[in-house]
Parts: sequence; C-alpha cells; structure tokens
Amino acid sequence: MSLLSIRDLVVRYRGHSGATVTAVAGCDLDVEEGQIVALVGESGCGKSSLGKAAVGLIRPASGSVTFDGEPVEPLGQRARPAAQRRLQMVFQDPFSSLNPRRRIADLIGDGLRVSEGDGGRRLSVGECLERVGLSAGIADRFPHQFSGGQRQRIAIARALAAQPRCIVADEPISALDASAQASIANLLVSLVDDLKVGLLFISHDLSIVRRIADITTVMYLGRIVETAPSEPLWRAPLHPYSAGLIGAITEPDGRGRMPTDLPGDVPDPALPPPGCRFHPRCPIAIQRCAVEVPERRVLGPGRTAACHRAEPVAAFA
Ligand SMILES: Nc1ncnc2c1ncn2[C@@H]1O[C@H](COP(=O)(O)OP(=O)(O)OP(=O)(O)O)[C@@H](O)[C@H]1O
Repeated sequence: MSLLSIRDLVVRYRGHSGATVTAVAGCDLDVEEGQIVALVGESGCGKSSLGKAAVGLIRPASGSVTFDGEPVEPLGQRARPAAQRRLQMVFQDPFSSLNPRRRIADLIGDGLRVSEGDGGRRLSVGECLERVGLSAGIADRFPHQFSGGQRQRIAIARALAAQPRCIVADEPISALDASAQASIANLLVSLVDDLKVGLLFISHDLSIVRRIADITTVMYLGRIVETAPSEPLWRAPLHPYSAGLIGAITEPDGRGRMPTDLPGDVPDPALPPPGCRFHPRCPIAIQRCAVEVPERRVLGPGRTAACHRAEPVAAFA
C-alpha cells in the first residue's frame, strides 16, 4: 500500500443558500515515499479540498484516506494517532500561516513537540532552520522580519520539525515572486531526495510542476481526469483537458504554446472530441471532459492509473 492513499474521496460543502457544492467528486490518488506527486488543475477544481481532506483538516463526505496503512482521522475529533503526525501540511500563504506574535523558535517548537515520544532523536530548532537554508541565529526573531520566500522556508522548517514522512504542500510557491518560487521548489525537491518524504505538491505553476514532479495528476471539476508519470503526460497528454492545460503554458519567450505544437496525436481542445456526451448546461470545457479516455500508462510494477471519465459534477447538474 502507498504511503498516502486516497480512495473514492468525496468532499462536499454546504453553501450560504443551502445548496451543496461537490468540490471533490470521487478521487483516487497515491503518494509513495520519496515521490513528488503534483496535483494540477484550474482554480476551483477542488485541489485544496482534496489536500485538506488528505491531512484530515476537513472531513470527507465519503471515501477513504490512509497514511502508512492507517485511516487519517479528521482533526479535532480526538487526539491524532502519533503516526499521523508524520503527515504534515504546508500552506500557500506564509504571511497568514505563521502567527506574527510568536518567535520563530516557538513556531518550530510546535513541530518539535509533535515528534516527541516517538522514540526517535528530537531535532533542534537550529537544525530545522539550517535544513531549509536559514541560519540558526534567526530563532529569536518574528515572522514579519522575513521576506515571503524566507517565511515559506520557516513554514517548511516547522513541518520538518515533526520529522514528516509525507508533506501535502498546497500552492506553496504561488504567493512568492519568481526567484523565490524556484528556490522553494528546489528546496522541496532536495527534501524529497534527501529525506525520502513523499510530497503531494498542489500547484498552479505548470512549468515548475513539469520540472519537479515524478507523477502529474490532472484534476478537473472535482475529478481526476489523468494521472501518469510526468514526462509522458507532458509530452503527449491523453485527456483533452490535460492537453488544453499543457497547451496554455507560456514559453520562456512569452508565446503561449498551442496544443497543436505538441508532439503526438493530441485532440484539439477547442472541439468536443468524438464520443463526447453533450450536457446542455455545460460550457464546452465540460463537454470536452466528458469523453472517455483509455486506461493510462503503467505507473509501477503491476499498477496502472486509470483515467476517470469526467461527468458533470453535482454543482453543475
Ligand atoms: N469552505 C467552503 N465552503 C463552501 N464552498 C467551498 C469551500 N471551500 C471551497 N469551496 C468550493 O469548493 C470548490 C473547490 O474549491 P477548492 O478551493 O478546493 O479549489 P482549488 O482547485 O483549490 O482552487 P484554487 O486553486 O483557486 O485554490 C470551489 O467551487 C469552491 O468555491
């Protein structure tokens, strides 16, 4: 079994009007040790909801999340099983995720306490800071004394203090400028390589995802439409929505890359594909997504990642 395993996950919210929004409509996802799995998709498709349910921050309507073979308990119900503390989350906004009134040593101390009692050697605050490229000497300072990139390093140091085996990072670079984005992405890669943590990397930034992810998972309207090793998926996406997403990436020269530039037999995302089942209230993107895609490539020994047929989710029905 995978380190983090999500099966048929459904997350629903009740809106102000009382209507139910299905944010995650039955998703499967796996993260292995030492692996970076990127979760990409347009804003509002349900990535954060999936990430929060994965670490127990929200209770799913149905489905299962297991970490190291044990069910992930939603926070606040009862004390988290000790092993589950090795599943940590890093949030998008390092300005709001660090309490501005607490010193760096105290913030990281929270993570250190999490790893207490598990029999292993407790790290020091300085070790955690140095692991993310910061000086141990900053421990007495406050978050406002640091740039966005440095704050995100502090947030990662806090997660590392718990000696995690898996980290869910929800848009950890999107609040940062371009150079900080690259350096935080590099830091995460080095942590995965050195510590063999599994990383679920939720991101809008497709060019960074392409560079760092072992597996790319494409989400659309609450469903996973394609999961595959990154290189073949980016070279020749099978699902029309993935092709459209990849086709929209801007090249370094500023040109948008069109899907027709892609090698392989990639469908034109502007047209409903053959076999598409028309839904009268769906925009064309949803029609495109309603096409059936064959089983995806083999992910590892004996395992294939299915491409799910995307159907209009409850929010649109
Ligand atoms: N607390 C909430 N209450 C009601 N609806 C919510 C809540 N949180 C999210 N939603 C809705 O659930 C859907 C998925 O939201 P989610 O934040 O998971 O998407 P996302 O892909 O992470 O978006 P983004 O990339 O913009 O963060 C959206 O329609 C959103 O409006």
